[in-house]
Amino acid sequence: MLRVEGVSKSFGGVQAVDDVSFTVTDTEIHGLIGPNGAGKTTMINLISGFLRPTQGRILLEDREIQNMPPETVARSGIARTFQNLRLFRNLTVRRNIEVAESHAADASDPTLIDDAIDRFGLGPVLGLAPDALSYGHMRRLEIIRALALRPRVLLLDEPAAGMNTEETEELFRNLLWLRERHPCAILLIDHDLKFIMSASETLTVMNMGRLLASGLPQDVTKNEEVIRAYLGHGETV
Ligand SMILES: Nc1ncnc2c1ncn2[C@@H]1O[C@H](COP(=O)(O)OP(=O)(O)OP(=O)(O)O)[C@@H](O)[C@H]1O
Repeated sequence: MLRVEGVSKSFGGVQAVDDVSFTVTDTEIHGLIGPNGAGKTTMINLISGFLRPTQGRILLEDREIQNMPPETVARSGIARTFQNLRLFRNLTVRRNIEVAESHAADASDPTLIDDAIDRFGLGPVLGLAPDALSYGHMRRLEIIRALALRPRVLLLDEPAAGMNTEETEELFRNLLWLRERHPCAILLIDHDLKFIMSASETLTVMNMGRLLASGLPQDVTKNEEVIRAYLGHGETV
């Protein structure tokens, strides 16, 4: 579905992403982890067209997308959320979703978003402004907005940030529901190793811009470089 091939990105002297390759297959939940500054958000920005790689190619079903602007990438079927939420603050929750839906390339499945609103518990807050929502609700709204585009690949940048354990577990169940209801690949960034290990079918680990490992979670977490990168940051895998 999505292939990242030898992708690099530098900002002046900073090599944020250094020759990274990995593949996201149809309808898998693919975790992307790494310590702070590893290059995870830069990778999402590269895939979604917000940044252009210095080198390498990004392919969506064999079509090169690395030079497309973000709107074209979104229309091609890649939707994303942002680590620091980007909601329309002067519009209601309902309008935020409707605006996204008006940009959907594929208008099939008209009940998808109503079903997602119910499932994610946003029904009671549809008439409110995003600023009136709890942080957890804002994060769920971002996911539904991205889903409204009917993506083939959904990029989620720390969707569980700021959530407690219970909310994180509910989010995980909701992502499984979402993937069942609207089959798509999900690329998920998170710092919560327990969450990402239980949520991901494939795991990619980055450190200081480089790919350390990509594969089945149980294999990746045995990788010595991965263990060193995480133990170095006081965490265990
Ligand atoms: N626009 C930018 N200009 C200059 N440097 C940048 C820019 N964006 C990212 N960087 C640098 O690139 C490196 C990777 O950053 P990035 O945000 O992708 O890491 P990350 O893995 O997402 O980290 P975090 O988990 O803290 O969000 C960092 O050294 C960061 O300072």
